[in-house]
Amino acid sequence: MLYSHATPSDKRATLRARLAAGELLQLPGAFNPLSARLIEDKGFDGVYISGAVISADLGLPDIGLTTLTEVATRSGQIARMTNLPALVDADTGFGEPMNVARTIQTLEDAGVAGCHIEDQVNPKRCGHLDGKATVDLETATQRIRAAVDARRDPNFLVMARTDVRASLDGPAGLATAIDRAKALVDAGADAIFPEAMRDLAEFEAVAAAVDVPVLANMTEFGKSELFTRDQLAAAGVQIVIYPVTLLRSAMGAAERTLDMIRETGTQDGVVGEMQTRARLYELVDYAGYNHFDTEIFTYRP
Ligand SMILES: C[C@](O)(C(=O)O)[C@H](CC(=O)O)C(=O)O
Repeated sequence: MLYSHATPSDKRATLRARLAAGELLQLPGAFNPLSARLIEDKGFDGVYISGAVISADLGLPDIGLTTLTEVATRSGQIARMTNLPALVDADTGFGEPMNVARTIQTLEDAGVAGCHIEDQVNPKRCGHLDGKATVDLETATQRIRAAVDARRDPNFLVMARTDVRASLDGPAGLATAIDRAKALVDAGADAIFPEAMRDLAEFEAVAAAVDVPVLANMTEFGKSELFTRDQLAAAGVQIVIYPVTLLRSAMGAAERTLDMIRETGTQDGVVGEMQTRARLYELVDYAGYNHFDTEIFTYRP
């Protein structure tokens, strides 16, 4: 039964309780509401809503061109179609600390369970690219304080992301990231997202330095190696996101299908790899509607 019954506050409370119990939670990125249904059906712990994916979906680079309204609308569409908690990428918070406050309340209203705010300057860039700049520590902590003060549901998870690691090579980069992480926790952050960690030891060092959950970004083709759930759990990580993984997989499959139609004149050779009509209908579950019912549909709760 996929039809969504959990309320936003239920989802936030569940997320909080599972993190407090020390569990490791895996959140694949949902590129649309339907993929969130699939993530839930496969038994994952939550869904991630990626800024890179929302931007790419609109054909835009991930440099903060999307507006709060666009991000909140898409997040709401995804969050309401699943019983799982959804965590959304709020980039730099869409402006000054005052804007961050409004961002938090708008995302709460969209029904998500939490979000992360990062310390990059505007325009921001993908965390795994070189040449990023970050704001000073005072500005970074102000963003988090504004976020924490603005939330109305105390269970809404405010995560602080720091991007300092990618801009500083060597041990100095890690040390600066750890100092920032501690200051962001002091400012009220409920979790830390240390972006672009190079290896497991770096995740371990951050997790040991703070007493809140640490998030690992397992994005492909980036600066971090792809570690397993068990490796990350052993390093003390509690939230693992796979932000662009499903979009990349789906687009990879779409390219192969388009090539096949161009080359052979039909998609027949790839039908075996496609999601079937019956499986699609299973995921598109709403109010007990049965697509294969031959009777005219009347509402049957
Ligand atoms: C996590 C991230 O911010 C996202 O938008 O999903 C990106 C992911 C990516 O571009 O691979 C990031 O900056 O890491």
